[in-house]
Amino acid sequence: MMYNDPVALAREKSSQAAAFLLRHNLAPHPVNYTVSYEYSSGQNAGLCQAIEQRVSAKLHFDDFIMAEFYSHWIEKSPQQNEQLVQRVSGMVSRLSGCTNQAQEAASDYLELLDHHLPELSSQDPALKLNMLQLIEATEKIRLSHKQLYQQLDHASQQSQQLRTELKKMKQQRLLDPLTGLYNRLAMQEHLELWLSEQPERHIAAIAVDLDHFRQFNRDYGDTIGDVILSKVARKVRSYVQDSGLPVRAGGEEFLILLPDVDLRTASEIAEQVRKGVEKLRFVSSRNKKTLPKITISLGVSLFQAKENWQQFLARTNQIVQLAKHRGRNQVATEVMLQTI
Ligand SMILES: Nc1nc2c(ncn2[C@@H]2O[C@H](COP(=O)(O)OP(=O)(O)OP(=O)(O)O)[C@@H](O)[C@H]2O)c(=O)[nH]1
Repeated sequence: MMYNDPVALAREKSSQAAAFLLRHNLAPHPVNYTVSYEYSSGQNAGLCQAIEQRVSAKLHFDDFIMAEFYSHWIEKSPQQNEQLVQRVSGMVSRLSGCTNQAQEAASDYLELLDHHLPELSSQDPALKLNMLQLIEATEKIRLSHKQLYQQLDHASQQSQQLRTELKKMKQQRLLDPLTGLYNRLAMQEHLELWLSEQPERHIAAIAVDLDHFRQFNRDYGDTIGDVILSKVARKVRSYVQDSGLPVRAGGEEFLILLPDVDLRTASEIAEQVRKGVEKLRFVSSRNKKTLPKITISLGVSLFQAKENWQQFLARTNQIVQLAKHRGRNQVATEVMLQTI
């Protein structure tokens, strides 16, 4: 992503990007804006194709899909960044090694000169002068080696810092900023990893969807809605710990992926999550009034070898809808879907 557009062209693309955001009811924040500007530029073939496919399939655009487009088609991949940092640090340490050697060689040489100078100077005063000049020149070389070494040391510290920042960026890239849960990209990566390690592996998914959240937002506002979302997310995560992956799969939808867990165990965990959220009590920090109880509907399914992860998630969402139709605040499983 590198733009050197003249002002007139940049203005045109910018208004196209803004029109795209308006058409799809997207907030003009940096990620959405960058994706639509890049799309308007028409140079990122993969991104353009992905967006056009979505438009022609009449699929909805939201912040999540825009963030996915951004990380897939625009952001430099962390692997690429990592390779770059590794190459730079390798080069810095190789150069440091060479500089060390050169500095040692210059010192040895100076010592040798110091050692033999008395013998040589006693025989020939002209030679002594030449030798002194030689020593002076060698001292200068030694000093410049020392400076170079200091600079390389500094560069090596910087590349270490860069590596730490990259590690942090890599982690953030996989997290949802509001709730701290994993995002869809992390979910995709984990699923692919688990299945590549062991294609027959049991993977259970529990989809979680807040009930009547639109009404809650209407009554109490989006800011309080955000706080509630992150509290519910924290509760959901507390039932997963290290054994699974808690994900924010959409606006008010969470997903728990559990490797090596069967349907029955996953359903029991889902029921515990449901009860845990139901017991949460919320108090408005503004007027100290108790806010209404929040409930969730959950859908539990097992990954099937014949489906891809999108189909798996779509099926899991269908099961959540079943829980909604049955009256909300309950757990539905894939077995119930088969008996309809
Ligand atoms: N505050 C807040 N609200 C969000 C966020 N993401 C999605 N929402 C809201 O969640 C609501 C979801 O509404 P619906 O899909 O109609 O579902 P619902 O009202 O919960 O109804 P049921 O799912 O049928 O029980 C919408 O009003 C969204 O605006 C968010 O990040 N913060």
